[in-house]
Amino acid sequence: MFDRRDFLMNAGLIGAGAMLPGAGLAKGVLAAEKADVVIIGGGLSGLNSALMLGDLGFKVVVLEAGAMVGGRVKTLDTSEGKLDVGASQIGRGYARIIDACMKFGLKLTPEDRDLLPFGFRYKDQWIDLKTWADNPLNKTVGDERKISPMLMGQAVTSKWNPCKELSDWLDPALASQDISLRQLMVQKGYSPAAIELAAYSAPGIGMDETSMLRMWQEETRGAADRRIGGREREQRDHPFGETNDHNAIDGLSSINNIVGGTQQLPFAMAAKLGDVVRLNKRVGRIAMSDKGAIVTCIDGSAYQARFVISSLPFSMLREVEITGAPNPHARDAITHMPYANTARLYLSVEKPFWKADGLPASFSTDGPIGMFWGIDNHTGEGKHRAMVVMVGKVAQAISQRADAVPFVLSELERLRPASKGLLKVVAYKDWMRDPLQKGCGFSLAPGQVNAFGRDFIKPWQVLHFCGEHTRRSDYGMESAMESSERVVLEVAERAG
Ligand SMILES: Cc1cc2nc3c(=O)[nH]c(=O)nc-3n(C[C@H](O)[C@H](O)[C@H](O)COP(=O)(O)OP(=O)(O)OC[C@H]3O[C@@H](n4cnc5c(N)ncnc54)[C@H](O)[C@@H]3O)c2cc1C
Repeated sequence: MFDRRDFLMNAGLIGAGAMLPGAGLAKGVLAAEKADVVIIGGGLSGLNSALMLGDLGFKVVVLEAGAMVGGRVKTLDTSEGKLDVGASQIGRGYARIIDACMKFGLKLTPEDRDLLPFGFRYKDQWIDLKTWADNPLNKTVGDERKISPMLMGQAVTSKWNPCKELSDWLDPALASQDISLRQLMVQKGYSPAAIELAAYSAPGIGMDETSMLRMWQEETRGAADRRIGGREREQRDHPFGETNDHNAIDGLSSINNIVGGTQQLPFAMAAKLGDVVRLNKRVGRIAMSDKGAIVTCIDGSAYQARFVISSLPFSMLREVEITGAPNPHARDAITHMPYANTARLYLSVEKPFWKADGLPASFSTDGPIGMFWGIDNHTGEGKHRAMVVMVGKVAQAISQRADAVPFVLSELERLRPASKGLLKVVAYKDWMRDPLQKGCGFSLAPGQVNAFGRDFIKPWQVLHFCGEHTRRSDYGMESAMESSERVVLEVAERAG
């Protein structure tokens, strides 16, 4: 149990205050609200940390910059009902999230997002995937010819994954594999044509931008979820997005959603925490000494605490001024950790236009809109849902366009003239353009696992880190929860 007797750490605070520039801060120091631990960020990892620390008897304050909690768990009200534009899929292996849903009385339901068959648009032609091996556009060699052109990057990533256990990606024995997909393919002797194709389905940011170790972490965890669900490796016929296996094991299908939207979960967590969660509190500065810290928001409010936990993605933490003992290692990670993007256009399809043009409903392209997912409405006819899913380089490029939505719609019409007039925009979300996220998920560039990937989660003076980017073995929402368990142990042990 945490002992608060020696907690007022005034000497530390005066020290910290003295380090800070500007006359405004002195006022902030005097007015600072006191807590044992200040938690920055009200996404799943911040809220879960607060709940656990509260249970241990710590006085906590959660500072969330947005007008509501949830972060990358975001449910919109749309003309078509509730829509999750952030996390939604909950696998059978999501022990922590499932447990939290049970605790807060939230119901799970099998995901209803089965994808219709895929085609591939390549070099401005529709490719018949069944005859790809004999297609003159197929310049790959030997066995490569049989690999689906829209799955090359994923197929290579999966084939060479050396990780058996979930945390193997951090094992120094694999240090030589902290390389890009392109480097791996060159090493393994793939043809230039196969390397070119892999660019369209490279997991992560792109085939030069993301370390294989980072990609294999995600892949190994995905395989574990499939094992827990008793499923063999899926024989994929489409890129990205799992096929839901609706067979219930212990009441769960392989992919589940929270009834009413995923954001019900952070809402329930915040309701349990009560008024320690402060909204519209964007942190601008963390001033540390060895004994404590003062956290200042851009509205001038200040909070003093023995410990600070940052759950901010590093894309956001790098905008926060941090003063204290120099820590070049942490600074390097905060400054240079790359963030991937995803942008999605959610559509309703008034009539299944694929019946008119005879092409597969869904498709992947080598062009600027990435993937179009036609979603089965299970009745065969009538109104369907659809999504344009942009990831990696495609998503990075779309973020640069002010006219993203009209551009994507016009590109869809160009590729599928039969869709003209039949697509209605329900929502659009570009995570790189979200001012409180600036990306959808962390990445590690080739060489960065070796440079800082193994150690950057260690505390910097009294500043501790959680959040999905500090995962060791899990992924998605589970990694946010995993990270909060670790950080709470760190703080509790240190507090004595
Ligand atoms: C499009 C998309 C789809 C996804 N799909 C899935 C899925 O199906 N299944 C799955 O398991 N996972 C999925 N994920 C991943 C999952 O959403 C994340 O791993 C998880 O929600 C991250 O939680 P977090 O607490 O680490 O970070 P966040 O949710 O990012 O929380 C950080 C919080 O910090 C706040 N903040 C930022 N700057 C400041 C500041 N200066 N001061 C104070 N607060 C600040 C933000 O507003 C945010 O609330 C998806 C993510 C995205 C983007």
